[in-house]
Amino acid sequence: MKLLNAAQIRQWDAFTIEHEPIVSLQLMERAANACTRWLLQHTLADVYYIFCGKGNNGGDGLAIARLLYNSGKTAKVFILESDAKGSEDYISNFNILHHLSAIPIYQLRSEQDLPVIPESCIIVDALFGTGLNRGLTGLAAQLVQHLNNAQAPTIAIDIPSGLFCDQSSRGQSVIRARHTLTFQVLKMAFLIAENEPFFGLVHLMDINLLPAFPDLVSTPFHIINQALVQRIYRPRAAFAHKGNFGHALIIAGSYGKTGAALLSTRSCLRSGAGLVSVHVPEKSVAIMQTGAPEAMVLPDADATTITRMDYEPDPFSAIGVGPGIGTGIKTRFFLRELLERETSSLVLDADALNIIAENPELLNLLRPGSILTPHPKEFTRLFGTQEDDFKKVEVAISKAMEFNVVIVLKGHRTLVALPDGTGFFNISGNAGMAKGGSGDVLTGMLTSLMAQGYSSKEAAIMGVFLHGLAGDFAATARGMDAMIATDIIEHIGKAFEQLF
Ligand SMILES: NC(=O)C1=CN([C@@H]2O[C@H](COP(=O)(O)OP(=O)(O)OC[C@H]3O[C@@H](n4cnc5c(N)ncnc54)[C@H](O)[C@@H]3O)[C@@H](O)[C@H]2O)[C@@H](O)CC1
Ligand SMILES: [K+]
Repeated sequence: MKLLNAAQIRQWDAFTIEHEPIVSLQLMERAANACTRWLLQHTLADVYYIFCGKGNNGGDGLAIARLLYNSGKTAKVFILESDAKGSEDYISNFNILHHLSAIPIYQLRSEQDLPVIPESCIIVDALFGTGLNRGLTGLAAQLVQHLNNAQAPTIAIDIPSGLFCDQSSRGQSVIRARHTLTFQVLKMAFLIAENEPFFGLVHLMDINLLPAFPDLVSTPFHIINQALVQRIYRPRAAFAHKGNFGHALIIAGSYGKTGAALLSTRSCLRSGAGLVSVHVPEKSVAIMQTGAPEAMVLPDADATTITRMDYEPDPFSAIGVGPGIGTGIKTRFFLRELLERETSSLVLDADALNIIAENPELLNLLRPGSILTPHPKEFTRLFGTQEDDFKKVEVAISKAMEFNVVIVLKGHRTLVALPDGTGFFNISGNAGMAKGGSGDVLTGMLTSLMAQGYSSKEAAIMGVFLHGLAGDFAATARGMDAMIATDIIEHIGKAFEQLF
């Protein structure tokens, strides 16, 4: 699914107005109706303090005030005054409301006008929407501060006021909402980690914008959803044999970190590969054979670390390397040797990335189509510190292009950055997965998918989605606090079932 920017969303509104056709005031009414329904269903308050700007976001707020009043609620409207005349639909809604004398309208012209806000009310933030074109200053910034200091919860309409859709809002005055009721589609701002304090829980309000529009525009950004992954997934043929599903090799573990090898191997086994081998330090062999009897074990010559490849890497259709291997000198030599050989598709994670970060010339040895799976700290070690998280997305994509690899930047909204300059955000998964071992599970899954012949792009998109979905099932079964990486593995099967 395409992730549209603010300008494209505005064009989509205009496209719908022209082709449905519908007058824009009616579209605003549709949007206000959807928000009012949500507010009535999900908030128990009787009193709503509605703060409006003079653009269409403010127009939404005025219409919501009227609809809440019509449903028997008390609505008080506060207008952030400015020299602006107000958008056409704002003015229309203002005139309707003006005639309804039962709804008080207060004009905010200076700090003295900022109202005392009762704890028991709901604040509706309709100051600025996707039309924000500069940071908030003066009275607007003071009002945002005032609302953020109030005890009452804030529900933002479309986007928290002061938050930019498509660029960083670092250092700006931004509403901190408990919930955001956003129209039709997710905005990029909701997928970026640094914005987490602002939007709370995001709820999509369907306002029936015409579905034909997104096909007409191009965008580098996409959202990974079930439909996309279903198109990638290839069901197993009934007459298939294990040779049809590749041979995956996991290279992982060191003394005290055999668990990482076990988690990657088990998740690899659970994700469809025909054969799975695992290269571990010699002392880990018994643990692996007991914990993952379906896998074949290749013992290292060294007792406690990965040091040597006493086998040909060629027969493996994909190799996942890194979980728990440490960054010792012998392991570093091993990794260089692996990268220098004509090896098949590689998934590089954890300490493999840390070794590359310490020896950046190794980046030039990466074969096209390899997958790198850094978490934010590993990403920083590899590619330096970025001034904000939007920049991080940009750098991930430019590095994917430069080195012709897929970069999976892990996080709550994992980004799959592709060498063709596009970026795919994953929206499955939950905070229960923020635990040691989750990344090892992903490495195993990606290696398994690559071994089965999925391209690195397909494997990355499908893998992060299934990983998150398995995590969501694990959270339902065990709870976010209690779930562990093994629970994710246990639910990989159920995640695959959603693709049939
Ligand atoms: N176009 C449509 O048909 C629809 C629009 N909708 C609403 O319209 C919103 C977008 O409306 P607009 O494009 O009018 O924009 P906004 O309502 O976000 O406000 C933009 C206005 O504020 C001014 N402004 C921007 N940044 C400012 C700043 N930092 N300080 C002071 N003034 C600033 C702009 O010059 C402009 O006058 C959406 O977020 C959504 O809430 C919805 O009603 C759905 C339908
Ligand atoms: K808003």
